[in-house]
Amino acid sequence: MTDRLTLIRPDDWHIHLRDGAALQHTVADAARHFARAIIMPNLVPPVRDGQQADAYKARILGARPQGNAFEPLMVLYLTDQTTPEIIRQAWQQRQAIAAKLYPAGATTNSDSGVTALEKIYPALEVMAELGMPLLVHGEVTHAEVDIFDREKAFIDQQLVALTERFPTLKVVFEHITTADAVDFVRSASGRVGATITAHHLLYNRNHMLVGGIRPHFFCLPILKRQRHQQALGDAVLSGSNKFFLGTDSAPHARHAKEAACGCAGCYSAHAAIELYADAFEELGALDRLEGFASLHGPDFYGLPRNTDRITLVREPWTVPATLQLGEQELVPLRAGETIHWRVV
Ligand SMILES: NC(=O)N[C@@H](CC(=O)O)C(=O)O
Ligand SMILES: [Zn+2]
Ligand SMILES: [Zn+2]
Repeated sequence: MTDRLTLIRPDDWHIHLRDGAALQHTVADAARHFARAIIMPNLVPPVRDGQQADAYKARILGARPQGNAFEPLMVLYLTDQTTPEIIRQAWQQRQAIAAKLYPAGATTNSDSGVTALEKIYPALEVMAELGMPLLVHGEVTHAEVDIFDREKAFIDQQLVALTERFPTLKVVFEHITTADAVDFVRSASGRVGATITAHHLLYNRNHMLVGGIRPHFFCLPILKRQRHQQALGDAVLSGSNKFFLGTDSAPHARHAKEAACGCAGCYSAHAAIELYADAFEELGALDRLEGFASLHGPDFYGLPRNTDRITLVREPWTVPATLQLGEQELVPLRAGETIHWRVV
């Protein structure tokens, strides 16, 4: 049994840091072991252009612990009004390295999202030309589509056509949750990759719904049945470089989740790489962790791999029941329970 694991320092290719007082906590957690992170732009109002991305980046850097070299990688939020000029300028000024598609109404803070893909075709044209990746929250929003089927419906109704129409566009299918998404990514071109969260590897919908409803497991895309969880496990076990680490750590205050209408999002930044180590160990895939966490992401984005390393040891510890989120508190993933790995 391996008790010690050394990896090239990992990056998080999908995280929500929020803004304001929350940053002191979310940035410290993200910066603890990750060298870089893709910062999701779904603030209210969202990060829509290079200038707003710059300003947000400065606030994140202002919250970065002394002596830490964590690098936030900024992303534009696509709306029906995003012009090719906005894209080109943010890319050329190095204010953003990707742009995010939220179908309007699909998830937390997506009200300003895209109402029909055709509206952003001119922006996508330019992104394909520049080599700027499109990051996708891949769920349809039609009321008649069952919430458990929304990812598959997005593939069938939108993503297949999108990748055919823009064959040179780099696409990251974010936080995939189904066997259908794994199959799609596997059979797509090398320009299509996907992030997988720790919670979708560790849990399925039974964890959320059997024996009582557990709001801290509620996120979007929603946890699926075990068969799909296993397909995600198979994807990482395969070692394919199309799959890489994106926590989708998405903090919401405790009162906003433990409510009659609770928010979607799981907080995992307090122990992200440790949770992945637990997940990979359960899969018998610890030897695949470094590729997934530290190599495939930078390779996909065309960024240099990190050069320093982190070491994890098998040393069980208990996650606190609550953590601070600015002035509020949140309940992190695995609260009050054991994680088996620790970073030394
Ligand atoms: N994943 C979630 O359930 N929530 C995210 C939004 C997102 O990534 O879809 C959030 O911002 O809270
Ligand atoms: Zn999302
Ligand atoms: Zn997210």
